[in-house]
Amino acid sequence: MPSHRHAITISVGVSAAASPGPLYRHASGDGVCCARKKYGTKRGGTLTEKNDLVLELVMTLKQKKKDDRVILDSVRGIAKPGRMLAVMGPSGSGKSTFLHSLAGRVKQDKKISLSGRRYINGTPVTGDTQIPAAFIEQDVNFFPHLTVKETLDFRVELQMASVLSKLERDDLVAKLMSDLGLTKSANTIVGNTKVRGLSGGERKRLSIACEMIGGNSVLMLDEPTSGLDSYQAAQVLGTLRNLADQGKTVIAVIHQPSQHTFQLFDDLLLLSEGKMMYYGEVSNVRNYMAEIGYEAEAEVGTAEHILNCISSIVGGDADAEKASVARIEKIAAAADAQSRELVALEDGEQSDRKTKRIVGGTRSHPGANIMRQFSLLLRRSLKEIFRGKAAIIIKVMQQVSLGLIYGGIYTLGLDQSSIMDRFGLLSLIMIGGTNMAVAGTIRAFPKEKAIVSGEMDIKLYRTFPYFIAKAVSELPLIGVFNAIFSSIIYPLTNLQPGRFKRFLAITTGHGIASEAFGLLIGSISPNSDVALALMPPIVVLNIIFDGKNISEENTPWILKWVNKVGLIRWGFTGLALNEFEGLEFTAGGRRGPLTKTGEEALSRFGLDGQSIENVFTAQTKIVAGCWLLSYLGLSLTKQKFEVMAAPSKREKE
Ligand SMILES: Nc1ncnc2c1ncn2[C@@H]1O[C@H](COP(=O)(O)OP(=O)(O)OP(=O)(O)O)[C@@H](O)[C@H]1O
Repeated sequence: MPSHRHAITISVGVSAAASPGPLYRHASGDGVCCARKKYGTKRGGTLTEKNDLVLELVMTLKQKKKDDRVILDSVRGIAKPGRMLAVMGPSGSGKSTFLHSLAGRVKQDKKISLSGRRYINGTPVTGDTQIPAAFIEQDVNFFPHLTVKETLDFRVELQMASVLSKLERDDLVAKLMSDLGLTKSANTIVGNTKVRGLSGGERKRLSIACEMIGGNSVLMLDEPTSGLDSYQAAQVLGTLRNLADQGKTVIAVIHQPSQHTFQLFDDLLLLSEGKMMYYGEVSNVRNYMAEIGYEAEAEVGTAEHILNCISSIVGGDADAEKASVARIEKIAAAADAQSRELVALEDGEQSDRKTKRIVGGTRSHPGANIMRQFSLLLRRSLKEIFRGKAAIIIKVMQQVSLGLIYGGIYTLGLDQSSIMDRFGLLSLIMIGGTNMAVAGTIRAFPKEKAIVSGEMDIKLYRTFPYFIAKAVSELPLIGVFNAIFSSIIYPLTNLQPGRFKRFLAITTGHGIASEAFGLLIGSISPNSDVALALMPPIVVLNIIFDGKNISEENTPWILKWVNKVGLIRWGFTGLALNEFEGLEFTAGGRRGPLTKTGEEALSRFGLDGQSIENVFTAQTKIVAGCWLLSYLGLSLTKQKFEVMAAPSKREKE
């Protein structure tokens, strides 16, 4: 595994309030910051100035029409190789924002402005550049039907194919599984809330393994123990401890750790209401708090005590609330004084360093070529689809029951009343097929989109091969489901003999077009709620313009285009042509003008000028249009991150 050791010195957050200066180093010039010298180092690697990663960050949330609200204010610290830094604080104190700002992963938002400085090994990291770190979000989703090994193989193939041989890649996967304690679960599927698979802790460890493939020496984790029981939390943190002992730099946002897990950390950055409350060694925080007047009772654990000290009391007793505000201010002032022991680098030295900018921690392009990306993505998608047995069984049952319902109700003869029945049945087949295909895709795709967006963010692959692989992988099951439905409904309803193959081709084309349509809605929608909300009006429009509910002449001009791209309309036209051409009707069954042939019936619905070829062409165009727009939708809705501006003069004062 390629590895570059990065010591990280973090000096985070300077608000509009006073700040000691842009960069910090160790007063004696020995590469060890004052805080660390004062509190000593027990574990892990050494910090040299060369290896410093210094971060200085100012994040201001600008709320329009309101005063600026400072989310992070004068927060600094140092993260070092071989050590684990805990970022702790009450809920809403800014822990997650801190970690995302540090990593360069604050989501773009017009209402906020982000400014500050980050340095890696003394070199400034600018703009929206992400620090070369493995970043593990709180909730990581995986393709649930892939095993641990398959998940890692997929990532390693994509990321390392150009730099490692097959043997080396296999070794890397084996090492990752061993380092993260996943070897025993290598062939277990990952699972999710619905599909039984890995435990929560194992899933967290898998997400760490995935992010470590590139050999990043820095790990940033947003609440790696959230949702885990104490045993699993201890296992995850134990794994991180091992990684730190191997020389990694670990920074983790952590909530109320037990005494045991708290002691696994070396350093601590405490935050409250966006302000720094303590930065230093975990082993000294208890004494430190006592020194500034907040001694813990013997029976109270350190983590519990410090969180009590820095939590404000809101509501209820006004005196208690006031006292808690004063207490937090006092602790913040002491932390500020403590951090001032860090000495600002000379201006000249800074400008020298600015000449070497870090241009990006993540690769600017994927490791595998586009064909390899496509074949890996296709294989993954097919595995995921065909292993989802429960979903397949449900869909087969849906097709069978729908076929039986139609077959049980319609028995088509050749009298006059059968003309309306035929049109009705064919229209219903199209409406039902559209609804099922679109709804199925809409429900499933946003979840997948969340996974692939993350993968595309780290440039694992490009949108184009993903998209083509996704679309192609859906085709076999569309064909199978449609064949099941068609072979039930066709004989049961007495549709015209000898036309089954074309019926199958038209309904399959319609199924593919409907899936493509669902994919489009899913791609442009931020989540499945929006996608599901968009579906009814769009499907209703399709039904209105299905070719028999409103005539072309009476269609409002603004909606004439819907008529041309109407999914249901083209499917219905195709089925009607296929069914009616060549039929001859008898006189009985209904009063009114006699319709003798299928061609006459088609003409009554304005379908006489159409051909099956037109239908296939229109379906192909709809599919191509939807795929293209979905591709654009996916490309354009990619997550963008806030650019970190340099602190303003006011902020630097
Ligand atoms: N982009 C943003 N827009 C508006 N408010 C924001 C934004 N980012 C962060 N905040 C606010 O900043 C504060 C800190 O949020 P953050 O999620 O960092 O806290 P936290 O300490 O991680 O909380 P928790 O432990 O509950 O997850 C919150 O009040 C949050 O609403």
